[in-house]
Amino acid sequence: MADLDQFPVIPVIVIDNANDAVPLAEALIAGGLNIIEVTFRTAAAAEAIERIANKFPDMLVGAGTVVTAEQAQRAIDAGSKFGLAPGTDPETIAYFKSKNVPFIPGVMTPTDIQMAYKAGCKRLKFFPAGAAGGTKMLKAMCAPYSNLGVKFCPTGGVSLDNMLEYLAMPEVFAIGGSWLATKAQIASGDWAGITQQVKDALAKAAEV
Ligand SMILES: O=C[C@H](O)COP(=O)(O)O
Ligand SMILES: CC(=O)C(=O)O
Repeated sequence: MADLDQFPVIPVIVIDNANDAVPLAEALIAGGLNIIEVTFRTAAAAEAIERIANKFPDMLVGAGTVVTAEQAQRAIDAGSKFGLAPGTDPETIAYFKSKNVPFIPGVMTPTDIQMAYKAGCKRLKFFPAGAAGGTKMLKAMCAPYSNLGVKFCPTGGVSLDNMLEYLAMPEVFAIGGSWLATKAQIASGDWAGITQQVKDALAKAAEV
């Protein structure tokens, strides 16, 4: 089974049609990524997660944009092996904890970091990374917490062009991005294009 420290890149997916879930997962795996974040922003999300979990039991399928305990329950029931959110909500964190499923809450301020850490999370999403000030902001913000062992996944405005700046930081365990498989590519079935983007991102990540 894959684990969260294994992949430097997490594709953030918005999927409208659950029928696209399996070919999409196939395209990511073909590029070398056995991980996917399916955001709970569409009605198709839970079914997409279920289909991927059933077809590719070794793939690390996670649920993104999980903002309530009720969504957390649906995400886990569908087979999510981890969860993420743009922000920090203690009830959502507590639900994931009660099921022993890793959860990565989003943070953008020192207060968010302390709240998430207090709730038991050490892997945090830095969101929206670019708009919040990029690596300059992240370096300044995480400096006081170096003894806590918190690690970050910057997401929001991360691209092939700037991902290395983030991955070069020892506090960054991965970056997330929607450019790896865009909504338009998924809708048009551009699986080869997605596979190529994944290959390009993994080749770039290997430069760190
Ligand atoms: O909604 C934002 C996603 O988390 C990823 O951000 P992005 O589209 O800038 O890669
Ligand atoms: C912001 C993000 O990536 C999420 O919705 O989980």
